[in-house]
Amino acid sequence: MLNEQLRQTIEQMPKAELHIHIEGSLEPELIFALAQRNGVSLPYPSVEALRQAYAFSDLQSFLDIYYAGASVLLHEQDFYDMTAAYLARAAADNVRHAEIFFDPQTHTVRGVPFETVINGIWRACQDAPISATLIMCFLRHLSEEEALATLDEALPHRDKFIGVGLDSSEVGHPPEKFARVFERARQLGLRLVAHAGEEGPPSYIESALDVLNVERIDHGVRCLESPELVERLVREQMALTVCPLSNIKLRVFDVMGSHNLRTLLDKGLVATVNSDDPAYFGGYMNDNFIAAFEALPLDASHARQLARNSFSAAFLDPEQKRAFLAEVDDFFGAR
Ligand SMILES: Nc1ncnc2[nH]cnc12
Ligand SMILES: [Zn+2]
Repeated sequence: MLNEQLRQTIEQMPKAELHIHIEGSLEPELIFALAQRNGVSLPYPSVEALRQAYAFSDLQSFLDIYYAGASVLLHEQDFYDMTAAYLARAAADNVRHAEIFFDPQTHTVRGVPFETVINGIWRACQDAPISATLIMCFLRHLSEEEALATLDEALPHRDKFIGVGLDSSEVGHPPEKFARVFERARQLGLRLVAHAGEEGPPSYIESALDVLNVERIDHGVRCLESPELVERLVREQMALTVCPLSNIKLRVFDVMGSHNLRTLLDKGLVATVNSDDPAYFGGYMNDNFIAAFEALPLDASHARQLARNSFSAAFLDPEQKRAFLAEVDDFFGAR
């Protein structure tokens, strides 16, 4: 069990969340409320029955249910309400800054206009109690042409998002498939990230770096299978946005006790802790920290490192970054 002092430290320390899919924050209660508000029928009789379906065997089994859950989102206010709920929950966990993924293609393929999606999410970020920015993800099971068309559609809203990412089914959809769209995004001055090494091999992490020129790796936990890659990630201080509860729920690791978070830190990798899809995986930021710290040999020095890493790896301007890092150091210095 986690001692009370360490639990409080984790809960109260300032932190940034860098890997959260906003559609993955949609709680079953809100799915049902939105279904009712929008006259959408769901294939589950109750909130409890839906929650019971959250037993996943791998990434794809999760994605099937995650895309089904998102089908209740139709109007700008729905996207606003979902995002506002996440931001309030994150603030309660002392998240000071969040870089939020959204998946426009999940909605545009259903006929929801791009602007409905981004305006709702963005407006909630403007009204948020914390700092929040947006990263638009391309669905890697769709084609690069569709990703390019999505980037074109996003251009009138260029001021509302800071970067692009790559998510959905990893294996069989390597980073190379999206070389042109990431090059285009880079030329537009967007920040670049991609999911790699969650279920896919270390070579996907290498091509995310070499072909897509990403600045952070989402997940990346399979990097330990390649000592050369680890050496490179350490040398380049390339951040990994690790999601402990997600990795257990999607069976990347059998149990939290065998998660490699401590090893990543010991090797000098810039690991961070994040929630990924908190409504589906059993917890928000502090739940992720607590689950990892309960199961692994991690102490207050690791908590401090993880809090610092979260701000070091954030896409903040240097002044904001310095201020957040000073806040972390003050918090730990006073303890
Ligand atoms: N963990 C994850 N991996 C890939 N795509 C996702 N979309 C939402 N969560 C995801
Ligand atoms: Zn993710």
